[in-house]
Amino acid sequence: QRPNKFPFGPRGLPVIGVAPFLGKHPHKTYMKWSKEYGPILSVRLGRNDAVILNDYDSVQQAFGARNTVFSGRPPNGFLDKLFEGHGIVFMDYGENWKSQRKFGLFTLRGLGVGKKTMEERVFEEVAYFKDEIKANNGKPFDILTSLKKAVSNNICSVAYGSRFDYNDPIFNQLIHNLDNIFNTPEIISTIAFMFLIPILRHIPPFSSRSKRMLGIMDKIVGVQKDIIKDHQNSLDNGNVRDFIDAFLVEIKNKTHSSFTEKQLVYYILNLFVAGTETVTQTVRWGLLSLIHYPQIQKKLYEEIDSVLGSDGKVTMSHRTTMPYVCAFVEEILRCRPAASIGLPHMATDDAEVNGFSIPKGTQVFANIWAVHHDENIWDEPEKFKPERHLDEKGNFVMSHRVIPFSMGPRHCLGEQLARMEIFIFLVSTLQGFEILPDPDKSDLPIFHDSVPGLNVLAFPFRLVAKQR
Ligand code: HEM
Repeated sequence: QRPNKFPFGPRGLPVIGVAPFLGKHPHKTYMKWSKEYGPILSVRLGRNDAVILNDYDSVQQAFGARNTVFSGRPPNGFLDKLFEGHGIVFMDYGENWKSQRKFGLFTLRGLGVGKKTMEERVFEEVAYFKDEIKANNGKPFDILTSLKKAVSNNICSVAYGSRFDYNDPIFNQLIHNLDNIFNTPEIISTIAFMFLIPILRHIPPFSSRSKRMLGIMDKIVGVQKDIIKDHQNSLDNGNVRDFIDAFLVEIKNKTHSSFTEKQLVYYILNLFVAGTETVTQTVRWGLLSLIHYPQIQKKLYEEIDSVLGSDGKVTMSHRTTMPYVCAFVEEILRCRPAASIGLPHMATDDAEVNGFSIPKGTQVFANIWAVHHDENIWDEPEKFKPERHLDEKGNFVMSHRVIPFSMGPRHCLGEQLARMEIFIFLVSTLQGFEILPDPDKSDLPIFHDSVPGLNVLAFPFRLVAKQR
């Protein structure tokens, strides 16, 4: 039963709701519908109603600081099968989630995230990454795999206590499996639909793809289990080496019933997947933008060279002296937010947003894409313009309306790490290389469209990294 003041929106067809009308990019379709029905839009996803928040004010009201009524996660048959009801990302709001989240933040910080220790690790990883780039000798190549390995190693060093060699067979298997999900267009586009309408996983062609995905996930989970077993065999309570050790100590000390071995498996799986794909895709969009906008690349070099020279070591403190780089990063995050509609939230009680009633149990999404492309806020939102984040004196102005990590109690757990990685990776790479288009192609790679689905992924492309 919908209350009187329930938001308006299209209902679609019986059983499947609006599924056939979502198009290649559901976030763009929601944005289009919101112009007709209003920024707080309701749609029928399968047999359930969902509310989509399409402007900053409604997202801020619903998810903003201290408001926990929308911090739930809805039950989702597809995701429950994938993560067996464990991990932090899809855990419902409550005491278990609170203790897992607190542990996660505390442990990441203890392991150096947000501090110099982590900066050092990221910096070291970039050095390996740059060697990989150099090995292409200025020839056109696809940077995706090397970049993914490098980014992934940052989370590996925190979660597993060490980085992998780029030729390590286990590591290559992990990366290959991730690619089989995130870089296989037919899988990534069907995930979007199963994520929104879980019942579809029983219907062809979704059923076979869901099965394939579960098989890949099993392999990734198997690797996590092996790594955990090694840690159990060498655990020393007095010398916590990494995230896994810290978690094993919590299990041993029985601090909270939510600390179990199965929870550990899926927690580190969540960190590994969430921490690898999003940052990789963001940096990749950044490099792709440079191919399209050489004048932006030139400005970036000028600033980086004037602050660091050709071999100075970048740290996060350089952000204050590199306003143009900061504006560039902010514009990548605005223009190509890796998670276009974030993750599903759920009302844990009857609630209101801007006068609309949202009953307990309703799924609620923040359409981050729509917030970042709102014409009422952004001048020519489709255009890539780092300058929009600078004031008239050239100072960087961070906008609270750029929300790639979502907002409120459930916002991204890895935001600090992600920001550090993106900044250090881009600055260090540009210090060493000029990014150019593939000379064998007559057209530039696509920048103004993305692979169908909810993750904003660039289509495959090759680039030339010319040593500076
Ligand atoms: C550019 C990089 C990233 C982007 C754009 C991003 C974006 C997001 C978004 C939109 C959410 C959903 C928040 C919500 O439910 O409202 C999220 C959640 C999450 N992210 Fe990230 N993320 C990034 C990097 C990372 C990294 C590096 C990690 C790993 C340390 C990470 C771990 C997580 C976790 C564990 C959650 C679930 C939090 C919870 O449910 O309490 N993310 N992220």
